[in-house]
Amino acid sequence: MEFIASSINQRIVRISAHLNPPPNSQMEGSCGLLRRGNCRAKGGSPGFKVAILGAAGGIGQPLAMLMKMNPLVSVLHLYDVVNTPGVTADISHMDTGAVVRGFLGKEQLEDALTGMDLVIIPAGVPRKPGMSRDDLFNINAGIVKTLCEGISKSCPNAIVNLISNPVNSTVPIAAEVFKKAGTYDPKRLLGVTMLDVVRANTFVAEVLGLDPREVNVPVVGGHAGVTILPLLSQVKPPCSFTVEETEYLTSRIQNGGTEVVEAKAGAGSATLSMAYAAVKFADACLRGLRGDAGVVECAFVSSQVTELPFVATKVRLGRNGVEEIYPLGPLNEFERAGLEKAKKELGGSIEKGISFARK
Ligand SMILES: NC(=O)C1=CN([C@@H]2O[C@H](COP(=O)(O)OP(=O)(O)OC[C@H]3O[C@@H](n4cnc5c(N)ncnc54)[C@H](O)[C@@H]3O)[C@@H](O)[C@H]2O)C=CC1
Ligand SMILES: O=C([O-])CC(=O)C(=O)O
Repeated sequence: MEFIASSINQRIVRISAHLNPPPNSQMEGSCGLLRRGNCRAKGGSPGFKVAILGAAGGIGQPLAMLMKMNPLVSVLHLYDVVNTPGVTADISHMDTGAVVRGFLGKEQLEDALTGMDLVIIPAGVPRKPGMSRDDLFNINAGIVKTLCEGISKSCPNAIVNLISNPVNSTVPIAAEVFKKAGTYDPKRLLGVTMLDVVRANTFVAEVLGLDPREVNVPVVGGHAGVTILPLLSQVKPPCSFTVEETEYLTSRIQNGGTEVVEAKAGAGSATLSMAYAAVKFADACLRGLRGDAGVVECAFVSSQVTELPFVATKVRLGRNGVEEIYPLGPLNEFERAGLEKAKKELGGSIEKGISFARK
């Protein structure tokens, strides 16, 4: 009788702990809260520790779900300023290897970050119709700054995947924060431009009548409007496009984000395709960390490929993050003109981020 009563008691404690975590305590999914009761061993598999900052948001939630499914992840920390108890309880019921823990509010940021190998940041406000990504600067710059200060303090060696817009400015902000803290390693800071590649692969495959999984389009420059520069002359498998196709594809890829913002009509920007792209990119970073050879993706990184301090290009990912940065390769006339336009806008956005962080 006693055993049954105490077991029921523990279950009640467990459920109320999920719904109502005591202040300053982290929520733990999988086995964590059961350890005192009827769980024999802590779950989890060998692998990497990953934190998502902004995990309760439109990108954060599907990203958390997909990362929980990634066999390279052993521990998944979900941090946000709202709603992480619910998201953590929900995701933690998935019968995959990663142990999930939730963290709520700034006072739990340090615990969320300690020991992490990879930190993915989709925290911040999204666009509404009529806005540019740069219109998000005033709110998102401060959010990114605070989160990066936390990273400097608690996991200075982690790889950082920065999703929050405007990426062309938030990555320079992050770099300045890390420099100020003395923890900056340009190999470990990557702006996520994978969605541009994902879109480019999809739209090019549509035009060519191919399976998008067989298509690879390098997209360089940055992540906003004309700074997004698809290199259609370097598509794999090798192919050619008419002038009309080139103009249509370039414009659709550059405006892919706006296409979604307008279709969502005020309810936000790309979240599901972004979560997919973020996981594709995070998985590449983790495979690099594991030591896999030949992991090459496009990302917005500190670079000497152009005269600008940051640019998106193909990079090889390895045990230290960005191991090699590839040159842009041969560009045709259309792409050369596009690059000049891209650099003009990109330079201003980078400068804006740097000045904000140095203030
Ligand atoms: N790099 C890229 O290709 C893309 C970037 N984005 C950007 O990603 C960001 C997030 O977009 P959504 O998830 O749709 O927005 P959302 O508003 O649905 O979610 C953002 C989450 O961030 C959280 N947050 C706000 N301040 C925070 C803080 N200080 N610390 C931790 N979390 C905080 C919010 O509580 C919310 O849960 C936006 O800036 C958006 O523009 C969106 C799509 C593609
Ligand atoms: O367009 C936006 O605001 C979100 C974004 O960066 C994208 O979908 O590429």
